[in-house]
Amino acid sequence: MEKVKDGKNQQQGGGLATILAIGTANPPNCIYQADYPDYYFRVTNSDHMTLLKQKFKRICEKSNVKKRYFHVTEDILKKNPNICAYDGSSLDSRQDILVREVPKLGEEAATKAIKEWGQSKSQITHLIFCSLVGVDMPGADYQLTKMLGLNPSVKRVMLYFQGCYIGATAIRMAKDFAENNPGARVLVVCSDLSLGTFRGPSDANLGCLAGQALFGDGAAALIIGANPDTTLSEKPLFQIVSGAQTILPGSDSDVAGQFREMGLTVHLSKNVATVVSENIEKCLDEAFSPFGIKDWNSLFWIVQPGGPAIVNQIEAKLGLKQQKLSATRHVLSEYGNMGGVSVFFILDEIRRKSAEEGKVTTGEGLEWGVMFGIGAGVTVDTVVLRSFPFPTVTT
Ligand SMILES: CC(=O)CC(=O)SCCNC(=O)CCNC(=O)[C@H](O)C(C)(C)COP(=O)(O)OP(=O)(O)OC[C@H]1O[C@@H](n2cnc3c(N)ncnc32)[C@H](O)[C@@H]1OP(=O)(O)O
Repeated sequence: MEKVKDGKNQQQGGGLATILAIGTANPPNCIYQADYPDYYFRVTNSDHMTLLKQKFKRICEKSNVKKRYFHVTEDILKKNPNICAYDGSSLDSRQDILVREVPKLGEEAATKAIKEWGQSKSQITHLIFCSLVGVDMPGADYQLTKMLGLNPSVKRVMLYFQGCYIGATAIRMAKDFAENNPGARVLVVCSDLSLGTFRGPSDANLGCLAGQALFGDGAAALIIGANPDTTLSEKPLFQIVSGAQTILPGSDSDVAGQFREMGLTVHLSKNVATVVSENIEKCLDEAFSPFGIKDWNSLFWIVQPGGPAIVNQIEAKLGLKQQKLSATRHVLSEYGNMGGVSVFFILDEIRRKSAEEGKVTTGEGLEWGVMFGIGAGVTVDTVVLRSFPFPTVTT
C-alpha cells in the first residue's frame, strides 16, 4: 500500500489527490420493492413458477431495498421477450440498449459533477470510465468524451466488466493520475444498468434470483485532482490518502459472472457475506496501521452495499455502532445495489448529510474514513479517506 506523504507529494512537489466534486444520476423509471415480485414475474412470463415467486418475495422483503430505478420499462421488456427468458439468446438486444444508454446516464452524472466543480471542462486532463456492461469499440469513454465536448486529447481509460469493487478501484487509479501529473484533473465516471444482468427466474440459479432483487441502475461522477486551487473556488471534499486491493482467500467463485449469448449471468453464493466479514478486519489493519488507527468506530464508513447480509455482517464482526453504516444502508434502500456506482452515491450522501446536520467536517464530523469496494473474485478495494473541515474553502 502506498504510504501517506504527510500532505506533500515529494516527487511532484504537490499534495495528495482530492475529490473536488460529485454528481449522480438515475433513470426516471422507479419501481417500489413491494411491487417488484409481481412486476418481475409478470414481465418475465413466469407467474406459473409459484414456489419461486414466493421465494423471490421473501428475498425482496429481506433485501432492505425500498425502491430502485431502471432504464428498461415494461414496454421495452415486452418488445424484447428474449431478455425476459432466463437463458434467451439476447446479447444483441441488450447491447443495442446498453451501448447507447450507459454513456448517456454517465453524461448526466458527469455534467452535474462538472457544474459543482465550477471550472472549465477544458481543464479535464484524464477520464476513467467504468461500466460492467455495454462493451463496444470505441467504448463509453470515447462516447462520453464526444458528448461532453472534452478535449480530444484527454487521456482515457475504459474499465469494462469488473466487479462491484470498481468504483473504489477507479478512485485508486485517479489518485495515481492526479499525484503524478502536475495540474491533472481526472473525471471519473461509473455508469451501470441492471439490464446487463436482468433475466427471468430459474431454479438452477438462485443466486441470480437474489441479484434480481438487489440490482438497480445509476451513474455517478467525481472530479479528482491534487492541490485544489481555492482561488478558482475549487472545494476539496475528501482527500484520498491510500488505496489497496486484495483477493479474499477461499472466495473463488463466490461472486462470478459469465458472459455468453444470453448476456451476463451473475452467480452469487450464500457465502459472500461471511467471507467478506471474516476478512474485513485484516484489510482495515493493513490500511490504517500506518496512521496508528485501530478504533473502527472513529471512522466514517462507505461500504459497497452488495446486499443487507454483507452490511449487517461487517457491522457485527467489527462491533460498529449502528449509525456507522447508515449512509450505506440509505443508498441500498433508496437505489438498490448499483454496482461500482454505489460507493460514490454513499460519499455524496455523507457530505450532504454532514453539511445539513452542521457537522464540522465533510465526513460526519470525523477526520478519517474508509471506503470498501467489494465484488467479483471476491475482490476488495480499500480506500483511506480524510475529510475536510466546513467550509471546505478558505479565501
Ligand atoms: C457483481 C459484483 O461484483 C458485486 C456485488 O455486489 S454482487 C452482490 C453481492 N450480494 C450478495 O451476495 C447478496 C448477499 N445476500 C444478502 O444480502 C441476503 O442474503 C439476501 C437479501 C439475498 C437475503 O436476505 P437474508 O436475510 O439472508 O434472508 P434468508 O432468509 O437467508 O434468504 C431468503 C431466501 O433467499 C435464499 N438465498 C439468499 N441468498 C441466496 C444465494 N446467494 N443463493 C441462493 N439462495 C439464496 C435463501 O436460501 C432463502 O430462501 P428460503 O426463503 O426459501 O429459505
